[in-house]
Amino acid sequence: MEDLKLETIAVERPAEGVVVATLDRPDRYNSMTVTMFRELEQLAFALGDDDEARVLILTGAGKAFCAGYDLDDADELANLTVLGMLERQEHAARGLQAIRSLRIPVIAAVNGAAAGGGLSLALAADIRLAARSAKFNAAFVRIGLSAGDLGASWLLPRIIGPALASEIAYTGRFVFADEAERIGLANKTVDDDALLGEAVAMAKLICANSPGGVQLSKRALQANMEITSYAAALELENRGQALLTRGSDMPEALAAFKEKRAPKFTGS
Ligand SMILES: CCCCCCCCCCCCC[C@H](O)CC(=O)SCCNC(=O)CCNC(=O)[C@H](O)C(C)(C)COP(=O)(O)OP(=O)(O)OC[C@H]1O[C@@H](n2cnc3c(N)ncnc32)[C@H](O)[C@@H]1OP(=O)(O)O
Repeated sequence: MEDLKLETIAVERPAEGVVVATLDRPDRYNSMTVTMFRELEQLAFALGDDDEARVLILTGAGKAFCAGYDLDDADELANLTVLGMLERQEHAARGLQAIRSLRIPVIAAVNGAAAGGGLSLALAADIRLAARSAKFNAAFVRIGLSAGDLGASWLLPRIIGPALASEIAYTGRFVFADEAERIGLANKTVDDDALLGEAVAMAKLICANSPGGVQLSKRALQANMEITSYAAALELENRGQALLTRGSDMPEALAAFKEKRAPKFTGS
């Protein structure tokens, strides 16, 4: 990760196993550009190769989390053919998919406005913590686009239910932090100045557990949102558990329990 040089995302490691990626275009409310989409993929590839990375925290610099597509770039889209536009959408979607499919848990520390593609990015995280000043907005319909954008139409109804997802997608209204917590769009709402600390504290709790156990739990929870049958879900779970019992972390956890000490997990 050390040689990862990104233009639109700042990467820090505040604690063992914890990586914080901060969208770093505060003057444009961290709005998304072709470069940012590419760098989300680069970040994901680097994390995939880094066994020391156990949790990713995604947040924004300045007042916003992410304001979605950079509307100042919209003019250049007019010159694209339909296939050229499709390529741009697919390129952007690959960036979001790279983050969502990370084997390690992703916590979105939503520090302000998460609008349009910024909402899609927050939804791609496994956990969302919201600052009191956070506001979520499916801005799409206000600028002539659909909420079928960067995974939002698949994730939103699965997170908050189809009726609320429909209301938020069709009205384009804001969901402020308190409502976000009440409807499950945010796991928890905290004071703005406590947000990153809360995210790092949760990340440390996760890092104290077996990395294999956490990562296969994520794989099962995400896969089972797509698997339609209980039997298929059990099959996937059984394979994960069988795999983990062959590793060294489970015997280490059992020994630590008997010896009344903290386990030392290696992820092997
Ligand atoms: C027309 C777009 C077509 C895109 C087609 C597809 C492109 C192909 C590839 C990309 C695929 C990704 C597609 C993406 O997911 C689609 C979207 O994201 S669509 C939604 C785009 N975003 C928005 O519509 C949100 C617009 N912004 C707002 O609603 C508000 O600014 C806010 C984010 C809710 C914050 O509100 P406030 O707190 O009141 O702040 P201000 O409004 O005063 O803004 C402050 C400051 O930030 C600048 N800014 C805000 N949003 C953007 C933005 N999206 N792009 C660029 N700049 C933005 C704003 O201009 C202010 O700057 P200042 O005027 O102070 O210099």
